[in-house]
Amino acid sequence: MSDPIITNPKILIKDLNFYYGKFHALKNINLNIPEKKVTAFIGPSGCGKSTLLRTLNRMYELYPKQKATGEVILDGGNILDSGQDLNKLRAKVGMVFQKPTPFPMSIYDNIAFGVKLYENLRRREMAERVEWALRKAALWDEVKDKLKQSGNSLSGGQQQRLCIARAIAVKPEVVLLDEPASALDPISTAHIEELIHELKEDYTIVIVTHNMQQAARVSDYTAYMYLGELIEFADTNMIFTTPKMKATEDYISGKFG
Ligand SMILES: Nc1ncnc2c1ncn2[C@@H]1O[C@H](COP(=O)(O)OP(=O)(O)OP(=O)(O)O)[C@@H](O)[C@H]1O
Repeated sequence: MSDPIITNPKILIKDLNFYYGKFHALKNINLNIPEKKVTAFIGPSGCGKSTLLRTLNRMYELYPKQKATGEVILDGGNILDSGQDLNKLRAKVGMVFQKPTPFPMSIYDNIAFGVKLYENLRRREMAERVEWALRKAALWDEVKDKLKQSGNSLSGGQQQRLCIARAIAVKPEVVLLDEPASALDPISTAHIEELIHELKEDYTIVIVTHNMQQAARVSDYTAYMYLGELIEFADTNMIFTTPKMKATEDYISGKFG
């Protein structure tokens, strides 16, 4: 595995193994995620991309019989430690899923709901936070006159931007995106990609994508995975032009996968 020199890692993954019951889904993963960059996880279906992403905010805890060993160090602490405060962790490491999942409430409340879990803001401060998050997610102009309408009344692409706004409203440091554009049309996809580009000024972003062109367009670093192993991790340009591993080359050239 080639390993680019990451001088400013935000997350250090050391000897990470993950099990679904007896199934060994991640095998000895070592990887440093750079701060305020976009890192993409690519690889064929079932290789462990989403599993790896979900270890970064312990989303797997929602399912029984799942176990991670090793270390995932964020700001000096191992997030896999049993004493970890999961609410705090998820405020720091936000997540957006493949399918837009607005809460069944107004656009405004979709954003305010998460913020209220962590902060006690006055009404005006909350209104400012909601506007800030919607502007960051490039959605404000489209929804500013209908904040009381249901989040479900928006188009799929708008709903996904609402979910991104909801994730960033709590001011996380890391944003995990699990195939955020795969359910969207090309124009909405382009919007999300532009947004990812802007968000990396402030956030560390990790994205799982099936779409290699998308990985090439949006990411700075790319990790290629296969059967639970990290095969190669490098600068995105290198992965797509001069991969070191034959397996990576076969995958990105479409010979396999
Ligand atoms: N809840 C689960 N219980 C048991 N096995 C699981 C579970 N979720 C995933 N797996 C298995 O773990 C492996 C990795 O799955 P994962 O979803 O991380 O892959 P992926 O690379 O994200 O795939 P895809 O691109 O198809 O979403 C697969 O073999 C999958 O079948």
